[in-house]
Amino acid sequence: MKYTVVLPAAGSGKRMKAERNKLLLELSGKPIFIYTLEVFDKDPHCEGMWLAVKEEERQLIEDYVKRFGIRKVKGYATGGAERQDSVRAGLELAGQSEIVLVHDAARPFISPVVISELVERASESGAAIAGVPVKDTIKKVREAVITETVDRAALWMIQTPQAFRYELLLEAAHLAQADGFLGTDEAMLVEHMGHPVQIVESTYDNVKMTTPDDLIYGKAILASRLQEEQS
Ligand SMILES: Nc1ccn([C@@H]2O[C@H](COP(=O)(O)OP(=O)(O)OP(=O)(O)O)[C@@H](O)[C@H]2O)c(=O)n1
Ligand SMILES: C[C@](O)(CO)[C@H](O)COP(=O)(O)O
Repeated sequence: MKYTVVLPAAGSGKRMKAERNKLLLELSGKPIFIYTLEVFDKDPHCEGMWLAVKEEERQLIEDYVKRFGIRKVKGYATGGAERQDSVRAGLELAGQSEIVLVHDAARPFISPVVISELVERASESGAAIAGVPVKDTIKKVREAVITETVDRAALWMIQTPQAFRYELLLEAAHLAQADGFLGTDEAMLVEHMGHPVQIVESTYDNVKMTTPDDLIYGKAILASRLQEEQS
């Protein structure tokens, strides 16, 4: 089934502590966000991508998109103060499609198999998001003292892509804006409407490039994938 993608790329990358937008940092000579766009650009089911970017970075990002031959970027929205604002701006620019995915431009290692499963599940249920089961023991802490060990059997680490029927997500985004409701992912906005959201098991290497150590992990993933391709 065909789908479109909105990619928030207008963050400040504070936790990366880099001199520039972390998405522009290079792994093996290619900016992080280009790896992300390439996955969707190669997918025949992807009908188009819309990026939410900082106005002052738009030309630079457009130049990279052209230089690396990305064909399916259809437009650029101006990002907002919060990730949620950037996603809403991208959604409104992208316009109607049956299924829309929201994917962090900072997650370059998304699997095409997971994308396909998300699109299928969202077309059936309206909402499906990527995640992986928690592997560590999770505890609640107050003032450096453990207050509770949480039963991890029901805990998942949530990622993107997050896939939705377009009208559902747009309605959720507008309701959240009207209610002053702030969510850290799109699923929270749909949950806020009381609509069920399904989980699709993703891969642990679908990591969000957030802190400097993630760059090290990212380089290791790239090296591993290159070795697989050559073997
Ligand atoms: N106002 C914002 C904040 C984030 N993002 C995007 O949302 C994705 C996930 O956000 P995150 O990893 O938190 O990026 P930053 O907000 O840039 O990181 P930090 O919190 O460390 O500043 C990134 O691709 C980022 O560019 C965005 O488009 N608009
Ligand atoms: C959407 C997300 O990637 C799901 O894990 C995450 O919530 C983004 O959080 P961030 O602080 O905006 O990176």
